[in-house]
Amino acid sequence: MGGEREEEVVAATSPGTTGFSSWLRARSEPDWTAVVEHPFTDALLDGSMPDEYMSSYLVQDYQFVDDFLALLGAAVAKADRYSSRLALAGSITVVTSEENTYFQRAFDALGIPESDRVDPELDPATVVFRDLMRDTRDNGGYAEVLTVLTVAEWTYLEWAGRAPAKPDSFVHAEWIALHSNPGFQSWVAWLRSELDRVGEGLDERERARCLRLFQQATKCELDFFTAHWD
Ligand SMILES: Cc1ncc(CO)c(N)n1
Repeated sequence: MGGEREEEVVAATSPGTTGFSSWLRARSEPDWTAVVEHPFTDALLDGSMPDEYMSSYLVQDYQFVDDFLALLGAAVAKADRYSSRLALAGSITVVTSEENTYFQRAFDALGIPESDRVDPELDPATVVFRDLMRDTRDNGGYAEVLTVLTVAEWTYLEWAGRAPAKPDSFVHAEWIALHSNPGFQSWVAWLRSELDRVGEGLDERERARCLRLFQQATKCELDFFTAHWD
């Protein structure tokens, strides 16, 4: 989810390699690298993605985004300070504006019927991810919500920024651009520094709970791509 985000996100110091977010990521290998180097993302970046695969992915991802938006709302509610709520609310604006219009234009271009936009049959991978987000939203604290948001956004920043991309179709090119533009980069930097900050106040058990969630969400990302590839 990207866009003109710099103004909205409260200035974040660049996260380093020693904070909680890096600690979580290092313990989520080999799945983390399998996500950001997934063959689905290779095909997107090199312009060889078949429409059929992109269509089924985007239909499922639109349902993912619904629960992701609800999770962002939970983050606004659970955040421990006003400046954090402001940063989170800025990202909600991107999801509800340029990302949503991208989906509508892509669905039109791909000829996706109304029923698949509104109420598609969900893949098992979509259901598992949705359940993880709903459980985190309903039962998690701010650190847990941030953990799931960070996995979703940071993995996307990493695959989308991995190689120069110039696919012909706007459906592919804009999906990459939404997840690699400077606004999106600063949003992910903010999420990571926020998770680093909140992580410092957690005890051992809470940190372990976030680690489990980080690993589960990373596996969800992996299975989500694979559902539209293998
Ligand atoms: C499955 C999935 N994960 C992450 C993102 C980026 O927010 C997305 N659009 N879809």
